[in-house]
Amino acid sequence: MSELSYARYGKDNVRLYKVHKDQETGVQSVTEMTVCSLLEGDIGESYTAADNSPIVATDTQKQTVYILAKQNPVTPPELFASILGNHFVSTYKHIHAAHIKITVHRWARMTVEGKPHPHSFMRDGAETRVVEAVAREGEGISIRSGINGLLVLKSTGSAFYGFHMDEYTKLPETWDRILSTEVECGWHWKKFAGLEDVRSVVPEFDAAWEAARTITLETFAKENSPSVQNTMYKMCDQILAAVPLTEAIEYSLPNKHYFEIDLSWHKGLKNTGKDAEVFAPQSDPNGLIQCTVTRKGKSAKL
Ligand SMILES: O=c1[nH]c(=O)c2[nH]c(=O)[nH]c2[nH]1
Repeated sequence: MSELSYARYGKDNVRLYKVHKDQETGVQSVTEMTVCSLLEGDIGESYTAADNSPIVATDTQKQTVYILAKQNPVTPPELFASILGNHFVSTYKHIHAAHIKITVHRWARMTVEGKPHPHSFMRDGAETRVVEAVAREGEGISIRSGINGLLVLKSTGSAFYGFHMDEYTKLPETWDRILSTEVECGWHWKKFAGLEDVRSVVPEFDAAWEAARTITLETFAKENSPSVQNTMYKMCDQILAAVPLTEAIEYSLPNKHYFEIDLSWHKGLKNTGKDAEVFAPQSDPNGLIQCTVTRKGKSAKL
């Protein structure tokens, strides 16, 4: 009558902190991350026939995260996610795929009395670095890296005009507006043949993250933006050029609106157009603009 058509299970929200203590200098470095591990394979009977024998317990998956974090580097997160995924598919014959998601939280080294402090850090923003790796038996490792939660705003240098107009259009054209968004950016790497293939390009992962972050911030700041759509496309184009091992770049950008407030009712106060200084930030609704950009000739069409 019924049949199991999809099954995947594991541990989510495994929080992990690792410290590296440089014995010579006394300088310590820290990494804090949240891991999600989900396994697929010949596990159907555990759902349909109450046979728990194929279940690698979610607690076992959590312990594995801790043990492999002790035995291996946890940075870059692309490598650690691949180590975890590879472990699950190579250790258990009946597990054929492992989906590992890692969210890295920021701990920026404090500057104290003008010098980098050896063991004190601060959370300098809600921005996270994210990695999703899928290790599939016999098929290698796919990795998507990204940046989430990077909140940015520019107070000018953004316009939006020339858009389609009809009897439903109320929005006026503007040549000078506030632009604010919370960046969600991702980049898909070429498929890796296996863990050794991932290891062979380890320096590329931090370099790609640096490049994507710098391109995002500098394009946002420097460009006179004609629209969110065009600005994000230019970001994608530059990341593809800067990181040759990527195959696709994607952005998801909310357009966080700031509305002018007409205060002319109060003694003729001028606060619109070129006189606008006090605005009302809107929590909702927001625009939401998304795209994926691939190398020419290799695209999944819109
Ligand atoms: O950059 C923008 N893109 C849009 O699609 C859009 N729509 C809208 O109302 N404002 C904006 N701004």
